[in-house]
Amino acid sequence: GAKWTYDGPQGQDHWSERYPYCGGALQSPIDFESDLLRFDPTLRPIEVQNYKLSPNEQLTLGNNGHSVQLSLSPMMSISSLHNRYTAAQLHFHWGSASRPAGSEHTVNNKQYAAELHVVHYNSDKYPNISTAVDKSDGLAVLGVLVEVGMFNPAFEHILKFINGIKYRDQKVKVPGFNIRALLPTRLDEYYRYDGSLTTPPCYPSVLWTVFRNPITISRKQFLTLATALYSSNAQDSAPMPLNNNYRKTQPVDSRLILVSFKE
Ligand SMILES: NS(=O)(=O)c1c(F)c(F)c(S(=O)(=O)CCO)c(N[C@H]2CCc3ccccc32)c1F
Ligand SMILES: [Zn+2]
Repeated sequence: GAKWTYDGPQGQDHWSERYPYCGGALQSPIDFESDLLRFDPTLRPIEVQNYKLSPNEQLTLGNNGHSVQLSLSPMMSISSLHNRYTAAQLHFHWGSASRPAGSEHTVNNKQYAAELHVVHYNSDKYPNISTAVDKSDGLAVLGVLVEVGMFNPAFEHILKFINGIKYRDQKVKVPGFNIRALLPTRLDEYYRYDGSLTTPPCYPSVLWTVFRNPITISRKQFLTLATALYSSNAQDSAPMPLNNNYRKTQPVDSRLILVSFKE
């Protein structure tokens, strides 16, 4: 993608100079501060379809210079929202080896080690994600907070290939696996609000669902994610480590943060 970074002269404090929406309303991520939460009894459990991919499916795992992203099957979707949202890709945000705090959303200002985003687009209304990405009802992203703890076997389906995509624009084909295993057990407890892409162009086009319960990965798995990748390409003389790829929390303003759980 275009030249923007998380720190330095092209860093997040300068995004709005080139990408006006980044300085606009409805920005993500945000802090889920207890006093701002409102229980909404109409929020139904999230239902996903076809997340259990066959190992015969080939997915593309890539380093796009901002994150590690995995292309997803167009058979995958969220079926419990007003429109059907079809999966496009998943990617991660993380901290660094010395500071395992890199989630984008925070809970009462607690930042988790990392965060997984599964990006979907409104396939009832738009033919593909590129046409949906700048529409107010265009995207739905599932967010999963990640903390360091028990080893996570599902995460290995991605981590075991990570040394093949160390540098920007490198891609490898990986076998499909059960993407549902990357989500927490309970899909009925989540935060819900209207927000944006957390990277430029920061379009306010995302219906955010962030699950209440984190998943865990082991310290070794976290260190692999936090130390394996570079945002620079292979031939660059000065390799730039890819870490701390999270946007700071943004003003909530007058937005409602809904929760599907009572306490
Ligand atoms: N945190 S987030 O969920 O807001 C989010 C990202 F953080 C992120 F890095 C990306 S990206 O495509 O890897 C790089 C910049 O778009 C996307 N990519 C999305 C947005 C634009 C687009 C177009 C085609 C496929 C995926 C995406 C994204 F939605
Ligand atoms: Zn993201």
